[in-house]
Amino acid sequence: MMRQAQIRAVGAMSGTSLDGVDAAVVVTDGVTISEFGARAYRPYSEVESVVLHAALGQWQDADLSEAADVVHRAHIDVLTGLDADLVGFHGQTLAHDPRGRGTHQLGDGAVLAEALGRPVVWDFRSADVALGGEGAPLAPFFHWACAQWIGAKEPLCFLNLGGVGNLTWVDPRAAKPETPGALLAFDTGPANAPLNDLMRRRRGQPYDADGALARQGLVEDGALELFLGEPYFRRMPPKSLDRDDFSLMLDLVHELSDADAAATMTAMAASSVMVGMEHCPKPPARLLVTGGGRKNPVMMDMLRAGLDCPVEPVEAAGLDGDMLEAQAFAYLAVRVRRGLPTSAPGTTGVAAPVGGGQVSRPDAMPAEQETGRRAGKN
Ligand SMILES: Nc1ncnc2c1ncn2[C@@H]1O[C@H](COP(=O)(O)OP(=O)(O)OP(=O)(O)O)[C@@H](O)[C@H]1O
Ligand SMILES: CC(=O)N[C@H]1[C@@H]2OC[C@@H](O2)[C@@H](O)[C@@H]1O[C@H](C)C(=O)O
Repeated sequence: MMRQAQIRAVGAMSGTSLDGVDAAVVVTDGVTISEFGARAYRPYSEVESVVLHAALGQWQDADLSEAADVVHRAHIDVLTGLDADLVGFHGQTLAHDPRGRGTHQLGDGAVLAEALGRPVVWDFRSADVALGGEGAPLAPFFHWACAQWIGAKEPLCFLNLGGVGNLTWVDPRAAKPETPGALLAFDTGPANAPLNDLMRRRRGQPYDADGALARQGLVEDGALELFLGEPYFRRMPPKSLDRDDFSLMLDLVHELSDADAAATMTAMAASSVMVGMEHCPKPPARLLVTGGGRKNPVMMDMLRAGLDCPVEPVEAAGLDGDMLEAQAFAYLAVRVRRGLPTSAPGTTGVAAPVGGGQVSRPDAMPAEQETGRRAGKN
């Protein structure tokens, strides 16, 4: 079989925590990872963060020019310094309602393509939603590639503990990510977003650093039980969430002390993963955790206490837990460029494998030159 040329792509992700933009380079043919490259992070300033928070929940019909400027500026800043031939631009999710109004990632790939002078793949989620899928999570195809990269031989799980949690069960023996049975993925529940909101409101802090507050508190079992009674947890995957779908969590801990509220919300995040793990087709050999929640030892200890498999940060397998989602959108950009699917029935519930994303090129760049600079060398 002819070997496909490798493309040096950079992915950029601004997640639901609204703390900043991660960007990371991956060299890949869209199937196999050949190299991980440079990475960068551009935090949102306090003012930018306020603008983005104010835009949460808004759809494409709203006037969001100020928030769009924030998103564009931050991405141009972080991407300018990274050498790559193709950009994967996720955008800032403001609203996600796949069965209703759709999904909304703020940011225009054409603006970035012009500013960066490079082709930009963006709007990754809407084709999947239009075809009946959840439009999320999309990292699972990359998780399959990561499982190959680390030489996994048995099924394993990846868990992203970002603002929202998402879990991917991967069978690395599958020849392709779109092979039926290769992947099962879904959003587990809220992870850090409601806990961050609690910390901001009650303590004026952005998050519960190292789980220090939760460690001092006691989990309120009644609140935890009410939370786990939510119908979402009984729904079969694939399934996905909006950032604020579980804002009821704040009501459930309303009367608790700050420490007990933090402990209970941390337990809610961990327990929703434990409940979600019951959906795995086979027990995984290990659970590799990515996203900021892996740095919360209280959340990690709760997971370890509740699960039968080893629970480790992805660094234990040589991966980069701060950048995995950004790397995912570099990988997915190359798949879009190659016309390969980016989601499948097992990852988003879409009826058949589908390739999302659209490509914007700088005005001065004809399509055939798109990745010519480097592709010609390989
Ligand atoms: N040292 C730490 N202790 C506790 N929590 C932490 C620590 N570092 C990061 N976090 C948590 O992780 C969050 C950031 O996680 P991450 O960057 O994975 O989110 P995201 O990419 O915005 O989310 P998503 O994957 O949902 O889009 C912070 O807002 C905080 O809640
Ligand atoms: C609609 C949307 O932006 N969803 C995000 C969010 O953040 C985590 C979880 O919810 C996941 O479904 C997804 O992001 C990851 C990167 C994904 O698509 O795989």
